[in-house]
Amino acid sequence: MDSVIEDIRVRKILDSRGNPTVEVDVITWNGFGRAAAPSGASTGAREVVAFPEGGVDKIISEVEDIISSELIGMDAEDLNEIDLVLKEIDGTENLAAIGGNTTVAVSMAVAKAAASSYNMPLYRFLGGNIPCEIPYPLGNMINGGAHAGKNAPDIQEFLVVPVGAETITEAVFTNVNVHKKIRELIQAKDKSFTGGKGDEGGWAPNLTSEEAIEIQVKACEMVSDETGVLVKPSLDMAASELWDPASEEYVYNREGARRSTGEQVDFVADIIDTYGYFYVEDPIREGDFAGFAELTKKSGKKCLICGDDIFVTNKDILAEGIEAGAGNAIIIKPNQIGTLTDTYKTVELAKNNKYVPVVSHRSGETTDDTIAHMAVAFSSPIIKTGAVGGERIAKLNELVRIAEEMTNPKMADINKYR
Ligand SMILES: C=C(OP(=O)(O)O)C(=O)O
Ligand SMILES: [Mg+2]
Repeated sequence: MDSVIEDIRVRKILDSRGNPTVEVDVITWNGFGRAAAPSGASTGAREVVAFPEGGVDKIISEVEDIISSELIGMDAEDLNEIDLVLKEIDGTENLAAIGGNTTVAVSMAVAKAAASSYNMPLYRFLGGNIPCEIPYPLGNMINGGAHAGKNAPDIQEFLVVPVGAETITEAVFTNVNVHKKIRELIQAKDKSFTGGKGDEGGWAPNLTSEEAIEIQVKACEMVSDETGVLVKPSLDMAASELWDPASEEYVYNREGARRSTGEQVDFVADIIDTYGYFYVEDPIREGDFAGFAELTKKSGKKCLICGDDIFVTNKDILAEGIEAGAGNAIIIKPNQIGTLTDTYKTVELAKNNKYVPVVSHRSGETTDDTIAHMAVAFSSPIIKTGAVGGERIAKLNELVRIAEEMTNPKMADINKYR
């Protein structure tokens, strides 16, 4: 009774790139939930469709009525049932009619409304009383590729993980120390650097990828020495964006390099060995399970090899990857698959097969903090959600609050991955 849905509101709001997205309010007899959908710039080809052609404006006038007429009167606690109804309303395989961003915002708002109906935080409602582990923040330091301007590095994201941090507060402040140090190091190398940033709050410098790697690694070492908290470098190569299907090569325009798949595998394996990388995401293009598996065989014992565009949070595609031995970690982005319950199914499959689930933001975000709760509820040992910027700190600060609320919070056991 407490969680019966009484009303639903859908509105158009801004995301962090200034693009429109949807926000949904769900009102139950005794609760309220609000959630908004993010959006990607370097999207995987097999993600569900974010919005039908025409974008948010195409659906905004009708979708509230359509969804309300089906969901009002249902119990918000029945997350599975609600998500099935949302998929039925859409009626397509890839959520192309009302958009996966619409379904995911409703799905998350319903879960939040159900939690609120029973005066519970979302992470407890979804995860029960057992989860007490806080994920490590994988923070963006330097942005390139599709997330930054023309002269920025070809590699999309230079990230760090404060593996030695003992609390979430220590972890998030260690990441911003590295972020500040990197600015100093960029400025020392390029006097004309204006402090410009990319979509996820990392610096967007006029540097090649190799120069950015050197600065990133140096900053990790300096901050580790200064603070005593060990920080490890990581990357998201977003390799599908580098892949040229015509020549079948990875093209690094900024540095004028081209690499075959074999050369790309060796290049990445070498970076991992030389600099002790903790995590590398999408080192190989989507669709190439064999290339991904080759790198995993070479480097998977010393580094997390994580699939984003290749798996798109889809359990059937992840199952193909598991079969092929492609990767040992998976990015979890709820709007790639369109509902909370389908997101959970992918997390379960990953965990059952020893793939590390990494709950993640998108490059276009809002101040919605749902993924912070999901990461805790799903016992995801790592959360990828930037380091600075209002839409990024919304999640990080929520993790600080969640840890404060727990009687016995512990950081996730990340050392088993290094
Ligand atoms: C967060 C990412 O970018 P986007 O949201 O643009 O896919 C990513 O590639 O991991
Ligand atoms: Mg990625």
